[in-house]
Amino acid sequence: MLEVNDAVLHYGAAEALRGVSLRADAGKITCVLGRNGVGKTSLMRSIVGQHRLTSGTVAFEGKALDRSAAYDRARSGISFVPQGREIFPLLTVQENLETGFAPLKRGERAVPEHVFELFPVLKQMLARRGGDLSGGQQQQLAIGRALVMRPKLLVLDEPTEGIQPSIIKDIGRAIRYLRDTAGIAVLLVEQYLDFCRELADVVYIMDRGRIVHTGAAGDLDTPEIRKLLTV
Ligand SMILES: Nc1ncnc2c1ncn2[C@@H]1O[C@H](COP(=O)(O)OP(=O)(O)OP(=O)(O)O)[C@@H](O)[C@H]1O
Repeated sequence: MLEVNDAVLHYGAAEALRGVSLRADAGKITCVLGRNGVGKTSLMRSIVGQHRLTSGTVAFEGKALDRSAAYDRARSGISFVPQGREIFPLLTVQENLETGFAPLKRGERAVPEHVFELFPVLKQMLARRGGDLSGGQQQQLAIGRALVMRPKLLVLDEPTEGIQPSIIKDIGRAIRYLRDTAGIAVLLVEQYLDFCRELADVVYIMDRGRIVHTGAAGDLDTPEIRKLLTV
């Protein structure tokens, strides 16, 4: 479904991605792990169209995306839940969800019922301002908003960061549901190894702008891998 091939990205003279290749398939959870600053966010932002690669390709459902803007990528079915959530603090929960309507045709502009089934708290808080929600509730709102776009590929950048354990469980359950019932391709960036191990079908580990390990989630418990993930 998503194929990244030999992606190189520069910020001025600094090379953030040094030839990264990965794929994410429908009905699978693909996890990218790595320490701070190894290039995970740069990779995700390149996939969703917020950064332009220096070289290399991103293809989605067999079509090259390299020339398409973030808006067009959203229309083709790629939704992004950014690190730090980026919800609108002064808009209500309902209005935040409706910002997800932008890439949809008029007839499709409704919040899918599974958003409220996965995150019932959003239904209870529809009239509250986004900024009044707890961090965990804001994360659920950010995922809900991404689902409003009816994605085929959902890209999540560190959804567990700063979130309490009970909400991490709800988010994990939601991600599994999206894989198993909705058949979505989920691409997940994490630093939290256990969350990734419980969920992922395929794991990539990054270090200094490169993929240094690819494998199944069950293979992560080796000293070499622990070393790659500890500061
Ligand atoms: N806009 C930018 N301009 C210049 N350098 C940047 C920019 N964004 C990131 N970098 C640098 O690129 C490298 C990769 O950063 P990136 O945010 O992709 O890593 P990360 O693995 O997602 O880290 P984190 O877990 O902290 O988000 C880092 O050295 C970072 O300082």
